[in-house]
Amino acid sequence: MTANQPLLDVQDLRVDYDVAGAASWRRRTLTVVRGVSFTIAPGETYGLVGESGSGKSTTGKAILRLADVSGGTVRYDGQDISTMPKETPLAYRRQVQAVYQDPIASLNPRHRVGRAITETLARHGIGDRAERRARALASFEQVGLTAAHLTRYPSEMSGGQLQRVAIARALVLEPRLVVCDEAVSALDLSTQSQIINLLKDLQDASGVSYLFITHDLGVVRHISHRVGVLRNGELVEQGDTRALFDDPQHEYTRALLAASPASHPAGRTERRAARREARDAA
Ligand SMILES: Nc1ncnc2c1ncn2[C@@H]1O[C@H](COP(=O)(O)OP(=O)(O)OP(=O)(O)O)[C@@H](O)[C@H]1O
Repeated sequence: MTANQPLLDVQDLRVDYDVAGAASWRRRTLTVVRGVSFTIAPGETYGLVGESGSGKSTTGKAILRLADVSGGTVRYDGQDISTMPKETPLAYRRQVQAVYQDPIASLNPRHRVGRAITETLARHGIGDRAERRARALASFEQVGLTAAHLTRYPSEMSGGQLQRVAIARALVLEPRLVVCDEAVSALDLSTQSQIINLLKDLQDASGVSYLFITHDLGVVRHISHRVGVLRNGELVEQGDTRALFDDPQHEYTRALLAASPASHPAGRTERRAARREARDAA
């Protein structure tokens, strides 16, 4: 990678889904992301915001190679992810990890949570049993958990603790990019800020980059260096977080900001009116 090369370079991304038409035998193509371009530098957090259905998760999925890139390019470390050689995906998966909203969905309820970490390491052929156990413990300590948590079952942990397990599992592979898709959305406010601070500390320590997908402008404001605003699959505005929040250029961004409790001191009635305005602007 050259000095100024972004870690991730998304250019003119389009993602189409093939969906059933009105008559069930007829398929039609639905374009849910179009013309999306942004970059993420090493050690940077890029926040992707927008209302439900705007295409945030689909953009994340395309980057994770979980949705096909229908048009444009996604380059990771200079390499087009659509034309990677066959053996690359496992290496790519190791470097580009994901943390989702619901950690319990990806944990086996019958397995102790430490096993989720050792199995991830085994899948990537890392270490022997003893080393995997040592790494699992180190990763738990990194996210503020202890050795005692390794032997707990998912049902014995709180939402915040489970999200720490998910973060430990993503980071134990020492990825360079983590796609965080609504990673703090299910947590109460104080746990949210603990997890956000944890993610920031981990970034300071390791230089990992984040694509932080959320509908919550308050969250994105706290964690992102830069922000992009998606509406109906298109990026309507992007820029440095402070500039975007202080001086939004696009009417839709202004309406979104006005509708957000975190950036709007007004009461519930005014916020509801602002949300209506945002919907109308869409
Ligand atoms: N597998 C799929 N097949 C067909 N359409 C899909 C599929 N996944 C998502 N969509 C549609 O694509 C659009 C964008 O969805 P996406 O999940 O990316 O939005 P989002 O901004 O992440 O919303 P949310 O916050 O509600 O998850 C929506 O209209 C959705 O219904």
